[in-house]
Amino acid sequence: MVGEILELWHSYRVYLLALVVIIAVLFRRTEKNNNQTDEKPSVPARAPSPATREKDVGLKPTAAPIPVDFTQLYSKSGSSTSSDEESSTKASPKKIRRVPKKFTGGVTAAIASGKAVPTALLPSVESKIIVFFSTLTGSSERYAQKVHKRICQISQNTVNPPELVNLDYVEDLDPYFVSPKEKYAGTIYLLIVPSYETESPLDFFIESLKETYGDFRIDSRPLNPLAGFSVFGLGDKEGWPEESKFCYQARQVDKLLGKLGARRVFPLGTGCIKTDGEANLNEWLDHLENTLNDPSPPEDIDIADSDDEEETDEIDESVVDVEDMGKIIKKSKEDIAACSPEDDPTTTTKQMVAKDSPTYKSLTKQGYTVVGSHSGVKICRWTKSALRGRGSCYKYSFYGIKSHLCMEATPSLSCSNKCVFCWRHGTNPVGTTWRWQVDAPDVILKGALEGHYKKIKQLKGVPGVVASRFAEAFTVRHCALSLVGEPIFYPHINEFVGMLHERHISSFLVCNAQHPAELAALKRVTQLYVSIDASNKESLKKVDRPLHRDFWERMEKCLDILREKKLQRTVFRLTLVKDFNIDEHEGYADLVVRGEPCFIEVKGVTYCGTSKSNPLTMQNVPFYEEVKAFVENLNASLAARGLEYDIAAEHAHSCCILIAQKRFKIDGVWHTAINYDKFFSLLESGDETFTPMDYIAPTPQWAQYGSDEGGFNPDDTRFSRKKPVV
Ligand SMILES: Cc1cc2nc3c(=O)[nH]c(=O)nc-3n(C[C@H](O)[C@H](O)[C@H](O)COP(=O)(O)O)c2cc1C
Ligand code: SF4
Repeated sequence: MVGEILELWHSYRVYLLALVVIIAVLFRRTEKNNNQTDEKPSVPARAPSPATREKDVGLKPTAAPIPVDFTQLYSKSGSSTSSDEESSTKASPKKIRRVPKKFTGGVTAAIASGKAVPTALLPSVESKIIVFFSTLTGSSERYAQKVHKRICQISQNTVNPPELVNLDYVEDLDPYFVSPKEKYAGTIYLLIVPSYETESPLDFFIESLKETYGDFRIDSRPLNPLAGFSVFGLGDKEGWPEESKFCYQARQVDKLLGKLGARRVFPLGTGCIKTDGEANLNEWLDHLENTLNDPSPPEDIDIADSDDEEETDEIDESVVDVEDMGKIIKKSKEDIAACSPEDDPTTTTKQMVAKDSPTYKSLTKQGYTVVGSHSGVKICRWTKSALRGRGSCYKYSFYGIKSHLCMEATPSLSCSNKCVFCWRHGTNPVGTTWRWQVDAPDVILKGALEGHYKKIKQLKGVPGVVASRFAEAFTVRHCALSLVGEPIFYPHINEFVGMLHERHISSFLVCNAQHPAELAALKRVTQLYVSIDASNKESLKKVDRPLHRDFWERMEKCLDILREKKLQRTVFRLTLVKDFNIDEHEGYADLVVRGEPCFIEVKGVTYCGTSKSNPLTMQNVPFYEEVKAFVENLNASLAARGLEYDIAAEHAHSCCILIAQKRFKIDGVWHTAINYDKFFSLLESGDETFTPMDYIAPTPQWAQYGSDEGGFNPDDTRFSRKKPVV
């Protein structure tokens, strides 16, 4: 019996054991399924643990962050569908992060896997190719031409042949480097760039790339739609032998393009202009050609972990908690700054125009005296003319400024525009913020006066110079802060103007309506100008080629600020350019409503040569009759808006006409001129409430609009370059 029971127990034990095993297996399966269902929408297969994430982006653990949908605020990268978006919003919040990766091979993992990059984006001889270059002294341009020629030979894209583009003259970098998706998806960018330890046009390009990388309104990988890029740097190994200095800017460009999501078609090439430049370029081109001929991903890709945050991985999601946003922005700024130490040996701030820079040479060749590292002074042609008794400029006719007592200067040779009519011919530094060393205002004033007087001295031998005027010219009475560049860009402009006034030198300051904060902070000047080069957004972009993305809003703000500056003598300066802005009298009248300037100076553009940066020709220069027609139309448009303005004075000789508020016409006589002694005595009285009406003087009869003299002082002798026809 016992034996039977034991036998039964043994067989049941087997069944029981089998049952337990089956239950255990089923239970584990159910549990696994449950886990997968919970986590699938929010945790990608390769997502790191929360701790790793926090370490990666430098975040501290946060308690149950609140999901915030930024999809309405920031453009999304990638191609997630709306259902993806919905599920990610509902699921646990995800963080935007940049994951460190280092690519030492020729192509990225994305291309290698063949998954992330659509075939259309694979770089090949069929891709559209753009060869960009930047140059100061021309060698990078020569190299770029060579690259372009070779690319033209190998390109099989007959619809879009390879292009050669000078980065320094690109009016708007955004379509190429912020939103290439629109026009340049599938394009390969090849960049040939020099390196300068001093300021060069490339600095602005690099600043723009950094700005894009740090701008959280812009997709974190805006260059992803490109087929790829490659950079070749030119430098000088003899002059800059240290590894950190040789071709350092090419390295910066290479790295920034990678950070912005562009894929490297071929690694960075470098060459020394004095030794191996040509050979290295040829070798780089050979390899590049091979790569383009064989767009299939190579086998031996070496992707190493590193702290080089060059690429982001696929985790680039739209939901991030607000608290982390600030940290992420801070991190991004650190990333940008991190571009410097190893890549930028110029740890000290650069000079805007260093003495040994090609820009300095170019400016001095054009007749500028560069003062300190960012200011300039130049004798204007009217100063020479007045010294010879041949007439002063329109400022004498309108405001009583004697040209031989006037110094034209600027404390900032840099500007935030690239106007089509600019005299600087693209040689000057540009920028949206001040990023250079700053010279003291007293040093600038002393240097400017010295430079001015030195040039005056050189005129003593010029035939016809009037002795009395020559002697007077050594006491400057007026300073036109309008030479080139943007004077209010200089951080100590108020102190500088104060120093002019201490010496009883009047200040006429012209700004380009792009720096509202600086304009608001500007203290009293004798006459404050705002250049309004067009009356609507599209036209302003065409004429001024502004660097600020919000250039129009900036201009509008400046007009509002000007309207509030009731104690200042304010002027709109309009430069008329045929085929650009000469038909815009209605639009300009609207801007006058907004800015309420005391005066409107209208001037035909001065032709200063056609060049790569200045596309204007003589055809764009209006005749005096055309300027008159514009002014009369504008005057009628102002009257139609109920504004109290009228045409006051003219200087036909320089194609310039003045419209003034009617309050400056007292007892039938225009009072557009300035009583300078009165201005200084009011300034020194400490009365801060005096108005433009308190220092006016009558406009001479010969300067009034419609006078026989057309604004030319009858005491001077009219001189024409044209020889009389015999
Ligand atoms: C003022 C000055 C500064 C320079 N700084 C550097 C430098 O920091 N690193 C470098 O590799 N080459 C430097 N160079 C060499 C230039 O990069 C080289 O001459 C290049 O070919 C110039 O190109 P570009 O003619 O297209 O302007 C400098 C040259 C000059 C005149
Ligand atoms: S605002 Fe003046 S200095 Fe600046 S680009 Fe225009 S014309 Fe030249």
